[in-house]
Amino acid sequence: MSEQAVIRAENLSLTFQTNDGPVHALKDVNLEVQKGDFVSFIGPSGCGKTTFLRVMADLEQQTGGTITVNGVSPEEARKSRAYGYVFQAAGLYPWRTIGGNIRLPLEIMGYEKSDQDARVRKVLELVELAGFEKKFPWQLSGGMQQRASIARALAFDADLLLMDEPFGALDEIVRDHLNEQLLQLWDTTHKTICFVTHSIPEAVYLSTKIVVMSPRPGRIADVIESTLPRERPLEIRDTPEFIEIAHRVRDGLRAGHGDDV
Ligand SMILES: Nc1ncnc2c1ncn2[C@@H]1O[C@H](COP(=O)(O)OP(=O)(O)OP(=O)(O)O)[C@@H](O)[C@H]1O
Repeated sequence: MSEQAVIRAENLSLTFQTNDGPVHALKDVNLEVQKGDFVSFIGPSGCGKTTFLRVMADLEQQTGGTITVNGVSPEEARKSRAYGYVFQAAGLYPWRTIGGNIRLPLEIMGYEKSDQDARVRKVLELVELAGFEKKFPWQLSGGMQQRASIARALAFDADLLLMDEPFGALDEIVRDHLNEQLLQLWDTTHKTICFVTHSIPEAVYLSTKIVVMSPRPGRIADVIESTLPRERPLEIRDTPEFIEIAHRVRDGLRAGHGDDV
């Protein structure tokens, strides 16, 4: 295993103790994510995708095995602001403007006011929301709100972005557009991205590496290294190479889940 891994999980397990008995959310998961990777996690509902991301973010603690983020524990990584986290719902505070929402973590972290202003401006440009700083969340479309929440996660310049199904609730056209924008952003900022999705095309379009997970207990069924070029117009989805990778993901999902995918 290489020294520079951003995420390194070894025999990672997490069992939740519930009133109905133990739930094995993750079992013996081994994975390395390298700097600059765009890794998608795909698998049926309940296979542990969110749990895995939450362990990386120090929002859950594993019950077995080890995990490091930038070579240190998730707790140390969180304290050194190693990652930005984007949730399923945009989660913007309705009483704060878009700028105010992006500014909030910077205020909590004690950034200087002038630094806050510069960072808010920069990330709004990155997600193509320049000029929307003074609007309130309800004045923006769902896609724009999700972009604002990505801007918030980018504001303190973490090298790692953890994204939990950020575009799941959006219609397909908006989602296509945001996928394109996210790829451009990844390309220009050289971030490492861990991205949870239910969509095979989304996983194949975005990723350098696709992690196929299977449930009960949550395990990794397959890890697919993408052979697609870094430059990816949306039309790439019609190419034989893309379709072949999508087939392999589907096969991995089937193998891990019997017939009910
Ligand atoms: N806090 C918790 N307490 C008990 N069980 C939990 C808890 N969080 C998750 N689980 C269980 O762990 C398993 C994995 O859940 P997780 O949310 O990680 O799955 P997922 O793959 O992200 O699902 P989805 O695609 O539906 O979001 C599920 O069986 C879930 O019910």
